[in-house]
Amino acid sequence: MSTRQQALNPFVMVMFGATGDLAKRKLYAALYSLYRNKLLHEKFAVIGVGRSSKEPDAFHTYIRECVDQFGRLKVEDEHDWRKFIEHFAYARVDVSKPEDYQILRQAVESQEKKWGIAGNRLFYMAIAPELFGMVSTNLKNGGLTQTSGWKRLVIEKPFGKDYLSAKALNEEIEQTFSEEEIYRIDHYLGKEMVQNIEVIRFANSLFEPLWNNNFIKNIQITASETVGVEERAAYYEHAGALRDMVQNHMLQMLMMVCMEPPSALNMEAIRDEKVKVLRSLRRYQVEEVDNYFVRGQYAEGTINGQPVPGYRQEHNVAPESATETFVAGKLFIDNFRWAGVPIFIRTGKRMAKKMTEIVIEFKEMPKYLYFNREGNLNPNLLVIRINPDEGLSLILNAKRPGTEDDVSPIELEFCNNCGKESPEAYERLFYDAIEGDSTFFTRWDEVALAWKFVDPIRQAWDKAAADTLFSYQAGSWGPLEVERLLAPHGAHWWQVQTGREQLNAAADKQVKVLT
Ligand SMILES: NC(=O)C1=CN([C@@H]2O[C@H](COP(=O)(O)OP(=O)(O)OC[C@H]3O[C@@H](n4cnc5c(N)ncnc54)[C@H](OP(=O)(O)O)[C@@H]3O)[C@@H](O)[C@H]2O)C=CC1
Ligand SMILES: O=C1O[C@H](COP(=O)(O)O)[C@@H](O)[C@H](O)[C@H]1O
Repeated sequence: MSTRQQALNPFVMVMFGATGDLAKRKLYAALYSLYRNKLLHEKFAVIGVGRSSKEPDAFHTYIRECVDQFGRLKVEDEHDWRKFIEHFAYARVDVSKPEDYQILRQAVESQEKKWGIAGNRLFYMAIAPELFGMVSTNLKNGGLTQTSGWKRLVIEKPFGKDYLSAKALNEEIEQTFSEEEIYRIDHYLGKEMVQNIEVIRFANSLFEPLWNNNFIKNIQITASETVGVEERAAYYEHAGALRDMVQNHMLQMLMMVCMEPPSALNMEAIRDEKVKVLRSLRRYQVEEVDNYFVRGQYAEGTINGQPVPGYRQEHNVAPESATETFVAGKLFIDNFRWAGVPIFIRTGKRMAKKMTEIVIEFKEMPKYLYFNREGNLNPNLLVIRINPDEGLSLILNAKRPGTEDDVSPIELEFCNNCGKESPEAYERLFYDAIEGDSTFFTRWDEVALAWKFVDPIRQAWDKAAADTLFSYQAGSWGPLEVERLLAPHGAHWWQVQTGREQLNAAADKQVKVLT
């Protein structure tokens, strides 16, 4: 990890899935932001791949529309835009046809010649996961991986659908790319505040001595969304929230919060520490899953004042679908640091609020000398806000002005994205892949252990009775059943309203801690 400056590496990127949804919403916008911030080498080319036919001008117009609609940075200078877009070419290739790879090879060689790029090739798979293995093999057979520079494979999620399929996929792509050349994307690792977790932990002497089971009562990780399944039912019906969010993003956040300090800030040292967390993560037997996990599915309700349908009424969803759109779990890391500390996670679609955040709840004082108006004392909380608000809140207790012992919570708040937008996750991840830094990509052993944790949960639910799938109203915080995970630990979910939110709402200017 270092300060970002113009990339040292010229490259040709082959973007499989150039006409797809991910490219449209994220990838072109991220490349344009990198270009605008002068973070790309001036010698670069992107070859979009799809089956549809696209003339160069039409492809360029399409990219412009994507950037206009989804870009963090909009086009301000037409001359500059033209300089950017001339780096983009399109190749009509059916990835299932080995002969088409010769078209692609010619396109790559022609761009290398045009821009004077000596062979660095980045293959980005923004295509359906079923195609990952085949494309990797065809790249090798088609001679595209024989290059005088480096070759790298950036691979989207999901990486397999369980441990065995992930292992088979990994073995297949390792025929062509070594582990060091494989960049498995988890876009949460590209988020500014996820990357900040390490800094907050390891650059502040305040936290590290407290970061263990002597002082922390529980940890809560929430990734809630207000959107529903949208147009992705074909994928989501098979994935569900467990595979879609828990196996990857939720466990990645857990690793970042719970890892030991790395011996150095390099990619292997950091990933070594992350993977140790998964090794210590308690795995549940199929029969005990219900004691630790709750799943739910959204029913119709209201989001932002608008009525929305239930999951089973969504386009392409089976009317009796048992796919979970919500998961909550109680996890334990059985090592010296974390023994006995429950880690509560929850994620779901069509929930009350779009919010990704981590709350660290500290243990109570050994004896209360001060009390709040309710006769209690609020615990200290550290809230790491990841999305859409980025920042940090530390909730302490202090006396109200003018009183002697009337104690109430106060908030020390830091906002990371007030007044300036943070780079999108894909900007950072592109840049890192181009520069050969895989710190914030997932290593195979992480992926394997994450599946080994998730597989028994999936198996339990695949054979469970329908009444273990709890319905929740769209616009709520998920099924009430979840409380049984927390209650035995004297815990409940914290939703800490920031002082800033309260000011925006022109509400009481005292900070409130809401449950
Ligand atoms: N969309 C999202 O928000 C997210 C997506 N992802 C992952 O990104 C990947 C892509 O997803 P998404 O963009 O939504 O998928 P889409 O279905 O929208 O796009 C698929 C793309 O693959 C191309 N394609 C399909 N078959 C072939 C073929 N035989 N030969 C050449 N190209 C082909 C399509 O091109 P054409 O139709 O022109 O053939 C299209 O460009 C998936 O792995 C997904 O899980 C991950 C996180 C979020
Ligand atoms: O990977 C995925 O993440 C998104 C949520 O990402 P965020 O950056 O908006 O928090 C989720 O909607 C999608 O289902 C999942 O595949």
